[in-house]
Amino acid sequence: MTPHINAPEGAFADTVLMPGDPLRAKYIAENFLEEVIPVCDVRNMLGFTGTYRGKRISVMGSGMGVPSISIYAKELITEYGVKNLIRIGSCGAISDEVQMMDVVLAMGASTDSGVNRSRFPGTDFAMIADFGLLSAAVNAASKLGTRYHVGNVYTSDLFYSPDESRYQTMAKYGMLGVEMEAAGLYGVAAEYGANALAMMTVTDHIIRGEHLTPEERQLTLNEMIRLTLDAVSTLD
Ligand SMILES: O=P(O)(O)O[C@H]1O[C@H](CO)[C@@H](O)[C@H]1O
Ligand SMILES: O=c1cc[nH]c(=O)[nH]1
Repeated sequence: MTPHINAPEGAFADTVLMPGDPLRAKYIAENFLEEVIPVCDVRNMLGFTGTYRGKRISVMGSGMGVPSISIYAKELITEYGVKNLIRIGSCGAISDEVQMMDVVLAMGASTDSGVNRSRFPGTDFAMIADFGLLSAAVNAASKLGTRYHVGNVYTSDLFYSPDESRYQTMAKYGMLGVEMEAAGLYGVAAEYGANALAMMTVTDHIIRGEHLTPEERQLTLNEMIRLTLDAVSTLD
């Protein structure tokens, strides 16, 4: 047990999917996994372990923002021996090439979060995905015919940015979208020796001012969940 996770030793599988919303974790467990066991409910940050195509897999909410996901990811790795952490979230697109409902695979994550500077004073550490998880996700997306993009994302501490002009600069530098956890997850995985990947479905287009309807959100979320589970089922 940890201050934030009330699960016994061995309760989590080697791979944990981490949506921001704990209710999304419950939705995934109830609709996509078999033999499900609830494993965590501290602060209602729900976690479950089940199986997909016979493979043991866990899902647990990360909460919103770098500090929240950093706590859960660190404890999952160091206290429960989790090896692969896969964020499945939503993002706002900034690239003109990215369309609503596309999936963005974060090969790298730039950030304004202070966690980088806390770890590496005076140095900009490149936050990157694990190549094995990334290529498994790309293969699964190709097989399913999902529209996807691989590249750099921006992890912001602020959902409501006081300076929207920065999105134009990010787009110029080829950033695909903005979200709030990927760089935090990659930093923790690098520090504690685990593999991480963040993938986000595009629910908003920040530059174009577009937003998904609730039905479209559900549809695209289901597609990303299936993609992720298919990818995980191919891992050793
Ligand atoms: O849909 P999730 O995974 O929560 O991700 C995005 O949505 C939240 C903001 O609404 C932030 O957590 C952001 O990263
Ligand atoms: O962080 C986020 C997530 C979804 N949509 C946004 O615009 N920003």
